[in-house]
Amino acid sequence: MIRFDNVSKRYPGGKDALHAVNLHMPAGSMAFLTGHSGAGKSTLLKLIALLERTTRGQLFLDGENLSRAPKRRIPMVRRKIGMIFQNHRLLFDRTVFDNVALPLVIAGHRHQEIGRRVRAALDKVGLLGHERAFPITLSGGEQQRVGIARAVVNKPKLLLADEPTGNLDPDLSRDIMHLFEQFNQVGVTVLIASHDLDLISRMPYERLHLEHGQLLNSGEVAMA
Ligand SMILES: Nc1ncnc2c1ncn2[C@@H]1O[C@H](COP(=O)(O)OP(=O)(O)OP(=O)(O)O)[C@@H](O)[C@H]1O
Repeated sequence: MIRFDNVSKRYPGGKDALHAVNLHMPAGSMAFLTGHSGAGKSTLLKLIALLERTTRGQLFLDGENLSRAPKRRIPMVRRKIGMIFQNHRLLFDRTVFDNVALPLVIAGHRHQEIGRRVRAALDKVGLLGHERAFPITLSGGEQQRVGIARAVVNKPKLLLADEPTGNLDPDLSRDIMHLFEQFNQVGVTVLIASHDLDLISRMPYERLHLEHGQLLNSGEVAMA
């Protein structure tokens, strides 16, 4: 699903944020991405989502060479990916329904289809019945679940999460990780950047560890 061949990323005026990274995640696998602040975790996820472009090396998603992908391919590539952020980036002046529906509206789905898919996504994250609520009225854990529902509403093959439990207490963090496991169990490939070593160490998934832009282990992820 994801392959990095000697990928480096240098931001303008900086040093390499990622240096010669080799990585392979087969379809349906799940892994954690760890490393100190500034190690390059977010950069690695952004390269996959084409939010940033590689400087050197080749990056493949689902067999497609993203390093060569023209700009017009970006929307199609992003449709394969659900992204989840620490601060969930919800629109606070829109209802839960509208937040989750956004990727479907952008993709031009029909009204009825949107309603059906939004309710299915909210059901998966345990928030059915909250469609009309505004995010501000929800707890931090519930807001993160809305972010996850929005990420999965398009049925992506790949979920990328950047510190998804950063603001949550241990119980809620465990629940969120369990949700990711459930998506993985139905075939979605999942890559989660996280600082929460305590939680990660209790889960049976491989850890890809970055230090100063370099991957310290082999980068070959096996199926759990
Ligand atoms: N847009 C940018 N322009 C210039 N430098 C950047 C940019 N984004 C990140 N960097 C630099 O690239 C390096 C890697 O940053 P990145 O955000 O990927 O690390 P991280 O491991 O996700 O850190 P954190 O855990 O703090 O989020 C850092 O040195 C950072 O300062």
